[in-house]
Amino acid sequence: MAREKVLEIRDLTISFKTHGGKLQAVRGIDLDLYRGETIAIVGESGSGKSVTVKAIMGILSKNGQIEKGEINYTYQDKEVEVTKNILEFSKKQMRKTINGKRIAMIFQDPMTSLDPTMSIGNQVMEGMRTHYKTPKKEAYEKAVRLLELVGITNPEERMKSYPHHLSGGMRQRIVIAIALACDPDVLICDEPTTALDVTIQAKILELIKDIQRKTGISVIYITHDLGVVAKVADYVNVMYAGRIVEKGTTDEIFYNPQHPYTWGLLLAMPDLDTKTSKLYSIPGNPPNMAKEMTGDPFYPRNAYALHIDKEKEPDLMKVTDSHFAATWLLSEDSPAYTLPAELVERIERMKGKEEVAHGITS
Ligand SMILES: Nc1ncnc2c1ncn2[C@@H]1O[C@H](COP(=O)(O)OP(=O)(O)OP(=O)(O)O)[C@@H](O)[C@H]1O
Repeated sequence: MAREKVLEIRDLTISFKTHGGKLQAVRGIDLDLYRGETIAIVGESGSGKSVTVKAIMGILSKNGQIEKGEINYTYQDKEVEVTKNILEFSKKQMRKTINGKRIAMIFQDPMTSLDPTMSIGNQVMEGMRTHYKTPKKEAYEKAVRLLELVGITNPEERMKSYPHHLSGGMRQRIVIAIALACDPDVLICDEPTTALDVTIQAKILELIKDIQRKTGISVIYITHDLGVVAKVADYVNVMYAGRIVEKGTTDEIFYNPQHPYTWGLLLAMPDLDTKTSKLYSIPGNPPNMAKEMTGDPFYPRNAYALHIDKEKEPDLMKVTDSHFAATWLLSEDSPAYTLPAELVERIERMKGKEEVAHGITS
């Protein structure tokens, strides 16, 4: 079956006005999301993941400015398929047609997205009532079905409960039900499980996958945790200093990573079989994005840096039709190099255990 593109981001470039001058948060990124598929955006804190998805939702803070780029979204408008650059939409248009309705988002901490003074039922029904003027009875019935879908037992009873009656995992399920209430095409999950304990985390990820199988929704995960990525994503985008430095299928990123930054992220992933008890962390810190940069921003932290890295930032270079990495190591003049031995071992172990989930498209 042909894949249908839902979102196409081109050359997205975002800066912020700050007291220290202009901060270049996102520097010309391209992203594609297809119907029913899951992409992950992964990178350390400050790499530009949240700013990117906030631009998609139209909720950038006031000092933020989209300098360039397009976010082309394909959706059904009165039963006609249209593709629109939603960056041209007004705030009002975004609220009315996109945000929370066709593109919904769930955040890290369910408590911040739930209203403590409002019953669960009213919170799940709210979007349907405001966006679609759904009659009360219909909204109620759909809310009960949604609570069932997200695995809440006794949904009719739960409709009357308040957030503080529920555990963290249950609250996150409610947040997911609220996000799904208007039948969105795209669900953006911002570190949806970081605030939860490990067993609940796995259940929530499984729940989102299950909903995806039932509804055909497309999902964007943003996370710093490659463990989450392995479980859920079809495609991975690795971000560093506001750019995508490597992108590929989940198998390509885990089994054949090309960028030294991706190597670092893989090595820093907790793994029960790692011999040393000390967890690896990438040396140094991400650059200050308010400062002018020359060369590759990863250069000072890169044990594999070449002379050219100091002067010139590499573009994404092709590895396969679906796999690209922005590293001079892929250029014709690159000297021979070998991957860190520990990484080679780890990749072999992952292959042996098939730790990487095979996404719904494979
Ligand atoms: N409102 C703002 N004003 C100024 N700078 C901002 C603002 N919001 C984000 N930034 C900056 O933009 C850059 C990218 O931030 P962003 O929040 O997207 O990173 P992130 O990868 O999502 O990190 P985290 O995982 O911590 O959320 C950072 O340097 C951050 O300080």
